[in-house]
Amino acid sequence: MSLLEQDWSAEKTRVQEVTTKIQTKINGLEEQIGQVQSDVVDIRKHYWDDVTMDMSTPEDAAESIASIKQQAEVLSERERTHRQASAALGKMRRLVQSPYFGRIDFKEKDERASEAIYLGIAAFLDEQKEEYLVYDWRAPISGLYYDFAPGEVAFTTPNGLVAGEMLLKRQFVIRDREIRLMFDTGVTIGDELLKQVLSRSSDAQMKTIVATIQKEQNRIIRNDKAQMLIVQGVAGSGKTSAALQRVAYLLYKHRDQLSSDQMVLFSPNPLFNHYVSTVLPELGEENMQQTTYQAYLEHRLGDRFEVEDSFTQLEYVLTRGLTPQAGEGETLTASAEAERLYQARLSGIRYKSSADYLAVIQAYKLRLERAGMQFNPILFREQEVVSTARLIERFYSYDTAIRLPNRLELMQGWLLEQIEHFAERELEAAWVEDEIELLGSEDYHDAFVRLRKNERGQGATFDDFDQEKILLARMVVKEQLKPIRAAVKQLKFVDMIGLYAQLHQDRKAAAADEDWVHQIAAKPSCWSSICARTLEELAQARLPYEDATPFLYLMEAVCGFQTNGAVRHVIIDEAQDYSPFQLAYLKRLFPRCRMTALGDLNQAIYSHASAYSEMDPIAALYGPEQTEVIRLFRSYRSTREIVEFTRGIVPGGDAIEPFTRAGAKPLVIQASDRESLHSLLAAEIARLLGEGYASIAVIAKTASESRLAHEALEPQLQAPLGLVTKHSPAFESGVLVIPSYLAKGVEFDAVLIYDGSHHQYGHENDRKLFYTACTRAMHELSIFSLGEPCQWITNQSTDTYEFVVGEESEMHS
Ligand SMILES: Nc1ncnc2c1ncn2[C@@H]1O[C@H](COP(=O)(O)OP(=O)(O)OP(=O)(O)O)[C@@H](O)[C@H]1O
Repeated sequence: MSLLEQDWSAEKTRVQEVTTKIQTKINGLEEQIGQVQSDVVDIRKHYWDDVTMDMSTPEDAAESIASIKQQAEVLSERERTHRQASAALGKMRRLVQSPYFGRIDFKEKDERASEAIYLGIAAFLDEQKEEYLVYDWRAPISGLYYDFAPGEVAFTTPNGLVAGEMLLKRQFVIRDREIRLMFDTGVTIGDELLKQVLSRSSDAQMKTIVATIQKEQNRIIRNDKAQMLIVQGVAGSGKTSAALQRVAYLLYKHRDQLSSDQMVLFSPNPLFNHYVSTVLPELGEENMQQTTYQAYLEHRLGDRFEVEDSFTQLEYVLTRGLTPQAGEGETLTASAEAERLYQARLSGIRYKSSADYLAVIQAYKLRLERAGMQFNPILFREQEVVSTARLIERFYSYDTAIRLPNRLELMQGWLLEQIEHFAERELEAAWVEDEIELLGSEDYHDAFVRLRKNERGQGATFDDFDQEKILLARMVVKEQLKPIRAAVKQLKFVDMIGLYAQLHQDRKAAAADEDWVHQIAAKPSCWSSICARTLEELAQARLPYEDATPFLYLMEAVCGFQTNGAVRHVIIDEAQDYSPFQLAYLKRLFPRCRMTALGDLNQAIYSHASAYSEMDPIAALYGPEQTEVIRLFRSYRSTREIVEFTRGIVPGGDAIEPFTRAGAKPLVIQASDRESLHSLLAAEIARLLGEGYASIAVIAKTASESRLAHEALEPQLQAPLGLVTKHSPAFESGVLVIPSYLAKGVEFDAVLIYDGSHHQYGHENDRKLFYTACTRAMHELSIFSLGEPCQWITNQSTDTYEFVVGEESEMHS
């Protein structure tokens, strides 16, 4: 037998041995769980049988309580055992099919023998021999597998550095308890295996990458030092994947102090939340909390406003506010005016997301400490309980050194007193008598009982007619004033909308104030248009997306910052889409957390300032001492041909390295009219389905273009055609139409760009959106163009794509 054959045979035998032992463990756990389950049922059923209840003397009562407590403890111990055994069983069931994916032979310095370390998604201990048959991929020693080639190596344990030599590094693909592939590898984790993994069809849900984590990704996963870890990685470089394995790693490493509900992932949209939701459970961990920034805004502001979402804003920007081109029935002046308003909104979006605007709000807050607060009067039945003027007077009567939120707290106490006085005055009011008469007999009886209880010991009797009337009046008034008291407790007397509006109103008044003048300097030239629009929206109880974070920040600066100290780790995916303002807000919201921000400036699709811009405001958030930046240049998602094409779309794209997986060059297909565009698309979809691709996406620029594409294509296809909107809860496999901005972060086997023409993507602003859309393709990319293709295609070397004029292609098909 050759060495290779010997190795194969030894490894095959080992897999059989290990899986048999795992199976034995599974059987044992199943038995244990069955037993515990019946114990639990039994204890619940006979809970009271074993408890002796005797309350006759204090001693007996104490004994009875102790006996109940003891029963409860037995029950909770059994339930805990059940939970633990079930979790272990889940892990073993996953492990038994594919117990490990890697092996390293490590000889510690000064030791004579080497040890074979097998790595899997969970550890498996041979309890009899006290030997690990499988190590968890997150164990300290497992780091060697990802970081080193055979040779001199070292790894860190809680007890210090362990040095030695790696004699072998081997990879396996084991499915259904059988070795399907096995090979020894060098520096990187076998390109061959990675090629295989990446050649697979995409899925509606993301997969774990533990078997093929690359060295640079491992730096992200195991980074435990930085308060702020910034990952700047090109499209498809594994940012999201690395972040999810990082969560699993941190949960493992800090399992005594950290739980999954102390980690939060901010996703670009709810669809993405669903897309990544299976990775951690696949690794045997519970999912962390997942949310979107929009959901948070809704949660905080949804009761005051209709808060515009980022996609509606983006749709406005991309469709130029649905402004019709100047044409029949429309004068040029009207069109110019529409364009002016559009440009004004764009500059408002940019300005309101900038650090300059954050500074304006901070200065505004300082100014409010001295003047300018706005209050809602406290009203009851159209009477003023406390007028705005009194509120203002009271607020500014406090020492100016007292912070705004503290002054409001003092105001709260004072207002509750004022409401008490008011209540006393109202006891005799006519409406109170009317209300008393309206009380039903049940209310009356309830009142009687409550009053008896409340007034007990105070000498009052309900028989006394006057007393009775006063007591009932007091009860009625108290009940009616409840909502007002609640509103005071929630600081609703602060006129937040008025305060935010004022920021857009009193430019002159503000200019008289010196701190302010300094800040106003940065305001855009069309500020008055921006103000007019903002005021109009506020008057309709609508909050544009660009105003949502500033509004929230102002609200908190005035009323007190809400913080969440329980969250220890925040992961922000697609961080380039956050403005510096939003990130500053998140930092404040989670004061005790470490942050991992993952982004790619080339995919910054919003018009607002990006936290990943040149000046890297994100790096300034925690300061250089606490910040670490890791850059990823290798793109794993797409074939080499697709990456060679897509990297030409963005400036500096040369730095993007394709992974060596071959495929067809992207196709650029030009159509002369919409009808032929649709039949060309339908033919291409049919071809791709014929190739056996499971997920095919027609990516349109906007939601309105998606609807148009869906309507036109659906009747022409044999297969069902899905339409993804911002309300879709999840991705389905198959063929679908999706707006570019909702395709962020996800991938498809084949991507068809609905219309990559100059008309659609010709602006510099469209470049990143176009890049983002094209980089969603794993295996095939076809760009259709109604008329002349955009310059992001034509500026490139013609070697990078195949150009076909539509009619020709139709002939071929
Ligand atoms: N080490 C790896 N092993 C196997 N697959 C990998 C690895 N790294 C990345 N991939 C695959 O590459 C694809 C892209 O990964 P991912 O979505 O994490 O990248 P990203 O940087 O977040 O992309 P984008 O910014 O374009 O959304 C996924 O299919 C992922 O499974």
